[in-house]
Amino acid sequence: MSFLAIDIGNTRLKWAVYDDGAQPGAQPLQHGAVFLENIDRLADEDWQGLAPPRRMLGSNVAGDAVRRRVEEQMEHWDLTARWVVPAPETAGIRNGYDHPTRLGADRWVAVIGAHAHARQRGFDGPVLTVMVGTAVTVDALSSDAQFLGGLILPGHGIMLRALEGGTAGLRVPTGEVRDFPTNTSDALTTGGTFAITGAIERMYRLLHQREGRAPLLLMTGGAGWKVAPAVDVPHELVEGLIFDGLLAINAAPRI
Ligand SMILES: Nc1ncnc2c1ncn2[C@@H]1O[C@H](COP(=O)(O)OP(=O)(O)O)[C@@H](O)[C@H]1O
Ligand SMILES: CC(C)(COP(=O)(O)O)[C@@H](O)C(=O)NCCC(=O)O
Ligand SMILES: [K+]
Repeated sequence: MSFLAIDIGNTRLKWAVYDDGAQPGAQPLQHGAVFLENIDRLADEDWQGLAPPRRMLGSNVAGDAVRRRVEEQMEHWDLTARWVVPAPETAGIRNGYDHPTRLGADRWVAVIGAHAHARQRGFDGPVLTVMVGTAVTVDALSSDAQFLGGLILPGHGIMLRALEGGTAGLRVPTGEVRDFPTNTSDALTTGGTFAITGAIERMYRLLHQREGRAPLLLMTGGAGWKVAPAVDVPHELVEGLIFDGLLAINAAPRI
């Protein structure tokens, strides 16, 4: 008996299978990732031979058409598709968004996963959740489990494509992160990285000031490992924060 967790972002679908009843932080039995252009082959490829999961829960920010295509891939299992819709309160966390349902499901789930991590290690202060995927999000949770709000900014790829498309002289190879870049490649790479890390550090400072306590900063997402080394405040890279949030919601009394 197993639980299938699915995280559909704007670039890739990530999936993981757990033992029924697994808690946040558990190791998946199996996991994988596919680019969205390949999701119609999940049943025939990645999920071929997978023991039929008993339950599933997903987060999707790629739209209804993508969700339906993924549901088609699960049709051969006797499974009710369940997708997270951000609510005013989930798993003991209150959602401070003006319109709670308009918050990205991935952001809500990641904040819930980050809260579970904090509690598991006995930390009861504020938590800053950073996801570096197609876009970058930086989301603040207060010490008393209120989601205060957060930022959305372009990911590195989108920033570079915008600059390439809007200028004549910025089509250059990827560079390095440098303190004082002296060529176009390094200037672009450092600019993108500092835009992201600068936003993270500013939110960290704001949350610290508001709560009077240093936040726990957890980073996740496909490109988190690229950005983390340049972040100047204490932080941790947690690979499956969304999966941990899905496990927490699945284990909570009701969604
Ligand atoms: N091995 C990799 N495969 C795919 N994307 C990667 C990889 N390593 C880093 N990335 C970066 O991570 C981003 C995708 O991360 P992901 O968390 O899957 O995004 P999303 O949740 O928005 O689909 C891409 O924009 C890419 O720049
Ligand atoms: C901000 C996002 C595009 C991030 O998507 P991702 O980078 O994970 O593909 C997604 O969370 C989203 O569509 N959010 C809805 C708008 C909001 O959160 O306010
Ligand atoms: K994501």
